[in-house]
Amino acid sequence: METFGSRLHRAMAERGPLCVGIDPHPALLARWGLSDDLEGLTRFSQTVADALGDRVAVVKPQSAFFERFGSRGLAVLESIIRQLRGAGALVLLDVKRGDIGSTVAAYADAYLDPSSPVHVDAVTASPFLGVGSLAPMFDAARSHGGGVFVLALTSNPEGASVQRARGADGRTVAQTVIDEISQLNEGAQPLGSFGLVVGATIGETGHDLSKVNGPLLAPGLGAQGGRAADLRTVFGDELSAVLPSYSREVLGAGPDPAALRAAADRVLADCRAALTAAGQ
Ligand SMILES: O=c1ccn([C@@H]2O[C@H](COP(=O)(O)O)[C@@H](O)[C@H]2O)c(=O)[nH]1
Repeated sequence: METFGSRLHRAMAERGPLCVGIDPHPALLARWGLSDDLEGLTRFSQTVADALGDRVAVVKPQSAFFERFGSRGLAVLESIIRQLRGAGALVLLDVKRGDIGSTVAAYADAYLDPSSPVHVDAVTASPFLGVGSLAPMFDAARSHGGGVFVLALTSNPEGASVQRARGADGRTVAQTVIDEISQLNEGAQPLGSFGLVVGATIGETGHDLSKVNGPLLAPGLGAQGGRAADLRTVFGDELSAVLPSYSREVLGAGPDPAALRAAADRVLADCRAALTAAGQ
């Protein structure tokens, strides 16, 4: 079975290094002339999936905006996931799950087992209970060709006080996460299936990302103030597996599908220029 890392590597080569989020904020629904209800959620998500599912490498639905509408919102999410995967996009569900291992096993069943209605290509996970507690997700990802992106250095300003705290061995919490994920990816070709989330807003990381050998998801671009050019500052020489991620910056161009596509093309060109200018 082809690994997630391999599938992602190919998708980024064929479609370009870009992830677009589906974040149906109430303010965006209003801006699109849609109601803040199930119908608005459905039309918004379908419009984005129709416009971008066949051209963007990775689409990242933000689960929270679907969960707002309860079980009917989750049904919309399931249908959008099917549509996006059918159009050839890899679906990264942003759910940031984490718990004790026995519960993480249930999350792994939910998101990474192909028999689940909410099965996706990859999920985001929180390491706050220890990277080791996520082992059932890593095992499921290996068994089913899925991926897991673990939070390391997040794009929000509040993250630093926890992520940059130092443990007894002098390493920061984030570096410990980075090192443990790097071990999981050791020897993987062409790219490991275990990724890290490193915000595009954080400036020089001061962390060693050189051994990760897995994808580096970079949210925080656009609406949170990060610019494509910042990717070079944040990631230094480790640009080859950076996956820039935009939500509101692209979504704000809708609801016209052509305008959504143009916005995605524009940010992809900006990111390519930033990544290429550094010799990639
Ligand atoms: O460090 C992180 C981790 C995840 N996110 C998520 O990405 C999008 C960002 O949306 P924008 O509209 O592009 O700001 C959103 O779903 C966040 O929950 C993040 O921003 N930072």
